[in-house]
Formats: sequence, structure tokens, C-alpha cells
Amino acid sequence: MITFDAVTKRYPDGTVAVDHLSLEAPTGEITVLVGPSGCGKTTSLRMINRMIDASEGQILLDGVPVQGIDPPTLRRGIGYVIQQAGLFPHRKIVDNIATVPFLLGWDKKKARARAMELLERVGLDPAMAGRYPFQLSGGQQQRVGVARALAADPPVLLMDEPFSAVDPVVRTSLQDELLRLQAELNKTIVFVTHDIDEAIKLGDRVAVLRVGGRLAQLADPKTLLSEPADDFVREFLGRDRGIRRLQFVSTEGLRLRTDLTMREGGESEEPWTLVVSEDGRPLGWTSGSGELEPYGTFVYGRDSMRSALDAALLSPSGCSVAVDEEGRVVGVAGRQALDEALAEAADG
Ligand SMILES: Nc1ncnc2c1ncn2[C@@H]1O[C@H](COP(=O)(O)OP(=O)(O)OP(=O)(O)O)[C@@H](O)[C@H]1O
Repeated sequence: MITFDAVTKRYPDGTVAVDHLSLEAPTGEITVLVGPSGCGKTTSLRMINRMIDASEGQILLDGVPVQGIDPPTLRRGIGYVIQQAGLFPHRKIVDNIATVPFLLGWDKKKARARAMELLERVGLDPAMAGRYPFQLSGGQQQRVGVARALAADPPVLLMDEPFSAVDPVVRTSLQDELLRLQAELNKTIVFVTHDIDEAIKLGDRVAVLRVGGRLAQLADPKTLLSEPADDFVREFLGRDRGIRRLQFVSTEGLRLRTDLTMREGGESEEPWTLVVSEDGRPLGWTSGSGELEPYGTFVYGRDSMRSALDAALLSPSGCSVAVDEEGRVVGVAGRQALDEALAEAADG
């Protein structure tokens, strides 16, 4: 656990970057620091590994003040990932990843074997080991950055806007990859971003900071979206806060109809019917004209109400198709069922 206990950072020119910040980043969880430019996110992060020292208050790592630990020892247990990866341009990928093991004096063979293992872990082709950073895409370099931070298996990972220099599609896949890795590794992660969607997707807890380095709210994403502490947080969360809240509303219990599906060649009185293949997969909506129209699916009970609503908007019938994990149709959520679920979500 990382504890900020009334931490203040005043730079020599008098700028107060962080002001009496108190918060806890629990072990094995992702704590996200989010807020507008200049609110003290990077300063806060760098005080954890003592790249910057606090002016007042203290930061504790599992109860031990970091101030009492010499920086090299401290950083051995803390991986650090920055924007644009910060790889060494003249070192091969494998040696970039093995940087910390080399520094720790591991023998070369063992360090490189560990680097190869991590290369695969972060979803990169082992054939990339012998390349140089400039021969990789931005997203691939970011993955190498994550692999390098994990090389010595530190319990703590600090990530400073690690995915903000890549395009939105790559960014989404890097976020998914991080969540997948974290499910296996259970690191204590402090993640800095200015993007509230990224914060909500990745954070077990999200700390919203305001300029001047003061904590506006610390909450899990669901609570943040449903109960913003004040106007600043509400505004920072943005206009579609209500819609985004639906990603935390389960589709379990959503009422499904099973009378709106039929096999190919079947007949129906309904305005729209979903045609289903022999093995139970959706083929398309029909209104009787013979043409099959597009449909949207969501995995029943696993995907959120946001996905169910999105699926409905992709169908001319306005209904969304509930499927199981294998993609077989379980039923159809009609407009009335979606409406009821939305009304319930609005109350809650
Ligand atoms: N070395 C420094 N000397 C003086 N002021 C500084 C120094 N470093 C940062 N600051 C100021 O401290 C405040 C917080 O900066 P910090 O980089 O921590 O913010 P941030 O939230 O990470 O911002 P961004 O999202 O723009 O990266 C800003 O007002 C910044 O100008």
C-alpha cells in the first residue's frame, strides 16, 4: 500500500504543485490520478519513487516512509513507465527490457531469458527482440516500456500517461492488455492520465485532482459517475456521465424475449424477427422482405447495459440481441425491457 499523508510539494519558485494530499493506493489495485493539466499528477507520482522529494508530509510504502529509503534501493521495487516509452535508442529491444536486471547484476543469459518471457507477456512477437526501438510502432514501443518496467518483478508500478501518445485504437488495446496483465500480476499501480475515460476504465479507485494539487474526490469509478462530489468533478466527468454510468449496470436480470427469433425460412407476425442459424447464431433481422438487416449483440450477464443499449441502436428493430459467451442467441431485449432497465438504473 502506498500512503500519501498530507503531502505538499512547493517548488523553489514558490509554485505549490501538490497541496496537503492524503490518499491511499491499496496493494494489488490500480489507483488513477486524473485531473486537468498542471494539477500536480506527475509531481505526485514522482514523489513516490523520490525523483522529486516532498516539501511537507510523507509518503509511506507499506508503512515505511520513502524519505528514509535511499533512491536506488527504493526504485528497485518500483517499475516506472512514461509517455513514449523512453527506450534507449541504441539498444536492442531485448536489452532495453533487461535494463533493470542488468543493473541488478543478473547474468546476461538469465536477464535475456526474462526479457524474452516478458516480450511475449505484453503481447509482442519474440522476433522483435533483435530490433531497435525505431523499428517498432509507437504502440509496440509502449508495450516494450511496460515489459521493461516489469522486468525485475517490482511490486509497485508507476505509470505516467503511458498510452497518451498513441492513436485511440492502439490505446484501447494497450488498456485492455494492462487490465489482462494486472489480473495475473496484481501489482500496486499508480496511473496518471488526464483522460477521464481512461481513468474510469482502468481505475479500481480514481483520485480527481484540481489545479493547485488538491484532491477533489477519491472514489471507485461507479461512485464517481453517480455521486460526483462537487461541480468541478461533475464538469470534469463531462456531459455524457449518465450514459457512461451504464457501463457499471449489469445486464443480468434484463428481461429477454424468446418469441422474436426464428430459423431461416420461418414465418412471423412480428414487425421484426431475428433469423438464427442452425447452431443458434444470429444472422440478421427481417421485416418479412427477405433482406437480412444488421443486428447488435451483447453477452448476457457479462456485458453492461451500455453495451446492450449500443447493440439496440445498431439494429433497425431497436432491439438488442443477447448472446452467450459462445455467441449463441439467448434471447432478445426489446424496447420495453431496455426501457425498464434504464428506468431502474436512473433510480439507482
Ligand atoms: N520544476 C518545477 N518548478 C516549478 N514549477 C513546476 C516544476 N515542475 C512542475 N511545476 C508546476 O507544478 C504544477 C504541477 O505540475 P505537474 O507536472 O505535476 O502537473 P500535471 O498534472 O502532471 O500536468 P500535465 O497533465 O500537464 O502533465 C504546474 O503548475 C507546473 O507548472
